[in-house]
Amino acid sequence: MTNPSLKTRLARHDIVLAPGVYDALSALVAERAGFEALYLSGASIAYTRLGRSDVGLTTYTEVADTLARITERVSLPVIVDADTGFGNALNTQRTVRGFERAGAAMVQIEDQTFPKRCGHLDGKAVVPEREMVGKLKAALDARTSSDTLILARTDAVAVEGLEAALDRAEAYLACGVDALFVEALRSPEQMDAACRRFGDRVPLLANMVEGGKTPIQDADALQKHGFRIAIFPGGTARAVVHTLQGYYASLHQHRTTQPWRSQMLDFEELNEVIGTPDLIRNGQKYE
Ligand SMILES: C[C@](O)(C(=O)O)[C@H](CC(=O)O)C(=O)O
Repeated sequence: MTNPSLKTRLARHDIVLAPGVYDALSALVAERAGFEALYLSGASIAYTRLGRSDVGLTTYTEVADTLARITERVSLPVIVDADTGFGNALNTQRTVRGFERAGAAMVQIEDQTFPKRCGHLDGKAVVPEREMVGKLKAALDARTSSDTLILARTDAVAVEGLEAALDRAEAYLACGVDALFVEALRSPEQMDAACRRFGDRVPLLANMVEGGKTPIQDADALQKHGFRIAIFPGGTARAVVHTLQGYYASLHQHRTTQPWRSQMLDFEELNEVIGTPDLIRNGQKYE
């Protein structure tokens, strides 16, 4: 089965729901659940690979490597979190080129200062609008195909207020970016204001962080506001940690996995998920 490019898919106005992924296995499981696109979450790479918070510790190389492993294994379009571009306009160009080579369908660049922090943490700062416009122009010039979409994110709501953030988004749109992300909108009214201003002109992304600043709504409700992309980026890691807490506590207590068996896959079932039978058959062709 071939998937439409994200660009083609976004031309339809019904919302694209993209779960957070952070490695090839989570991407594979998400693909099998039936999603149309995936969101490679910088926060989730920090959580899972570093056991750390989303405060700008992850590097370009770590994200590019993770992306390449994901796109080797799944065919869904991947929206990739490039944080601040990992530096200035020239770093952003290297980031866009590298992520494009690694198979990104959309690259997200935000206007925070470096080191950035999760959009739902307090104490953020943003670079001047002019500097971000330069980065976005650099990103657009760096891509080799217009099918590699550039998503501009502003974190200015928390720093400069809603109106200033929407004005920034306007300036970013004027650069020719393909989609907008106004981070950490605080109420349904703010979500409506963003959608009223941009919803008819460009795909607008809604970011659902459980316990974060934006009220959580389901994808249908977000579509009614006027959003065209919904991401649930960190929910995956939070669900995995919850499962691991229960699993490890059970194994520690019972000294065997038996009481947990109904909540886990067995050897065969995991092999089926990761495609072991196909892989073995493929190998046999060359014996
Ligand atoms: C979208 C985001 O940039 C991410 O890294 O996934 C984060 C989400 C999170 O921290 O859960 C964000 O800054 O909103």
